[in-house]
Amino acid sequence: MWLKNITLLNFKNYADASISFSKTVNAFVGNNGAGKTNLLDAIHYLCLCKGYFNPIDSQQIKTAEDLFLIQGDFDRKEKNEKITCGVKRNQKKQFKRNKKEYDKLADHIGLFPLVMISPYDTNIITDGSEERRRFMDNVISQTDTHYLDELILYNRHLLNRNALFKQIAITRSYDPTLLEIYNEQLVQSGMKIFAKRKQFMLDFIPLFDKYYQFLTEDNEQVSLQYQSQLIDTPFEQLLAQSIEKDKILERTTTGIHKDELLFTITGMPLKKFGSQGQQKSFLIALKLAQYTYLQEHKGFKPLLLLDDIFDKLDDRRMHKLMELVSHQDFGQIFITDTGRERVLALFNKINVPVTLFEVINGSVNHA
Ligand SMILES: Nc1ncnc2c1ncn2[C@@H]1O[C@H](COP(=O)(O)OP(=O)(O)OP(=O)(O)O)[C@@H](O)[C@H]1O
Repeated sequence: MWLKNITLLNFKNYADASISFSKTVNAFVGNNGAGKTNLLDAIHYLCLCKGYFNPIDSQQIKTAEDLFLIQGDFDRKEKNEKITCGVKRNQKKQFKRNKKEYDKLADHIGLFPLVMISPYDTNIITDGSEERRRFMDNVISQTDTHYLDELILYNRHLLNRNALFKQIAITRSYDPTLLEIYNEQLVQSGMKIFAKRKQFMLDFIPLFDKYYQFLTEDNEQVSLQYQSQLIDTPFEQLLAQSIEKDKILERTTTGIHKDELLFTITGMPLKKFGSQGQQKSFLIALKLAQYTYLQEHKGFKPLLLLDDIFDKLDDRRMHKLMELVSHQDFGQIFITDTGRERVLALFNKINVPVTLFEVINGSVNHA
């Protein structure tokens, strides 16, 4: 799959822009704040119905304007697909595929798979477990249309069960049948999510290992591990065991909402013991594994967006990465960088043609 062109109207710092892309490597170069990342974000929006960096739609509209429009033509399985997205302040966003509006946005997710690698991804390592679950959930949702629905259902059951514990704290009594129903609902959907996450991690971890070893030439021992309370104990049993604790804390303290991805380097937590470059390499390996996982499940190549990728990677890793994504199984690529000469020199060295776009204060020129 590849994106042939994009048109923006009042999107972030772009008043009006139309760009035609190359099927292989596209690089946006320009000064800080020029609007390079905004272009990647517009592509992300078209593919996944939201910005990568900021979930609030109205903040993507150009200051002092009332609406933004993004339109793009994709080549997907050798068919042209026109995707249009419009957001007006205080109104529901509109998303159309070949002029037909979607009934629900979730139907669009996964049709145009995409992987973004950005400096902001460090929160996957540094923030709480929620970020790591979000990463895992995002990948699975792009390949499994029922997964997102199941997650929504689980969270609804969790809210109900938590509300019951808050009620118990006030009234000091409860209806055991109601708790039994809530437990059953939670177990049913929790087990489905657990099975999908477990299978996903089985497929995903070898891909991750392969990319990390490639990038670092086997020099560093890292590991990625899926942790869930459900691995050792059936969910019903966990709920029964934690009932007194749940009553005291007035919420459900066990379940798949406590799942974690454990990142280590030479047996120690990556967050505390990994250098910035090692953390970045870890994140890149995670994202490249995501790319391959999506490709294997979709049967075609996702888009790969690399935002400010060269920062913090040493020359050797940078060359290895660019050689990998340009020569092997990766399709259309979008890169941002402040250094025009650096991009040209790098791709020249690995003998890969690159289509360069110069970005200056919200306007783009084919360089
Ligand atoms: N809703 C908006 N309306 C107008 N301008 C916006 C809006 N949102 C962001 N911007 C502007 O977009 C610019 C940032 O663009 P972007 O993040 O794409 O820069 P960049 O070229 O990637 O820079 P860097 O090299 O620093 O990463 C800022 O000047 C910011 O003020």
